[in-house]
Amino acid sequence: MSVIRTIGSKAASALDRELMSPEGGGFSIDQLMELAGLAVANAVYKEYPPSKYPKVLCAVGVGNNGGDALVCARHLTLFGYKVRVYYPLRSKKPLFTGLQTQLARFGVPIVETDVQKEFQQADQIVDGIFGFSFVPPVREPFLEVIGLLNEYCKKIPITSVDIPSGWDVDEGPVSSNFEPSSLVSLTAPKPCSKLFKGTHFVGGRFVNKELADKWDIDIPKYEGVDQVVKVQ
Ligand SMILES: NC(=O)C1=CN([C@@H]2O[C@H](COP(=O)(O)OP(=O)(O)OC[C@H]3O[C@@H](n4cnc5c(N)ncnc54)[C@H](OP(=O)(O)O)[C@@H]3O)[C@@H](O)[C@H]2O)[C@H](O)CC1
Ligand SMILES: [K+]
Repeated sequence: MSVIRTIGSKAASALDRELMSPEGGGFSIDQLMELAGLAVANAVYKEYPPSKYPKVLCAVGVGNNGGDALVCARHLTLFGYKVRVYYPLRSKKPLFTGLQTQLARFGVPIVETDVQKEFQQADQIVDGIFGFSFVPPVREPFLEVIGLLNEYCKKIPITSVDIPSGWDVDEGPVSSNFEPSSLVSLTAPKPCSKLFKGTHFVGGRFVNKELADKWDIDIPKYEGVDQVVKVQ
């Protein structure tokens, strides 16, 4: 178990809002998402390099956790992976349509169907289905992909963005047997990560010491240009 402090689901979204307020962190959501997605791509490259696991499926949900995975998909493509995106419920918000256009320009296929076939063909998966706003139980159209994550975590590496999808943010895997091989907690680990046994990274270099002290979280020791720190 990692020794780094955790932040609960309500506090995590309040901190997120503070990071984006003009008198708080001063960031825009686009910036935070770009850094978050880059951090996840960094972790994937460190753990599951393209020489060994070239074909990546990014599973993308409807919220910002999915947005992080869309950004990650673009960076992984630039890092030399062959990336495909499963995105069953596409957001029409400009931030998200922009991310989809960027992927199209880099030749990354985005599909909405045949998720079973997509899983079969992948060497590894990035799980960006649900983040810290997930409230159980899982609803359509995500039941199939959550079932597949559950099945494939025993077969191939899966890196979860912020939260293993389907886990209760504070309680953990209450109604799920999904155990990804890697987790990239953004800003700070959420309480469910205490029950996570795999490789644990923290990423998202957006908090200064003042904010970290205010929210009772740790800033891990990032090395040089690294976007993630392995804490377990
Ligand atoms: N500072 C940071 O750490 C940053 C984190 N980022 C990422 O943002 C997510 C949180 O994003 P948010 O949009 O708040 O929420 P989610 O991505 O978790 O998903 C919300 C959508 O999921 C739907 N939902 C919720 N529960 C269910 C369910 N049981 N079944 C189906 N669908 C569900 C929900 O739908 P509603 O109808 O309930 O509204 C939402 O549509 C965080 O985890 C990080 O990954 C930022 O990108 C950057 C800063
Ligand atoms: K996730």
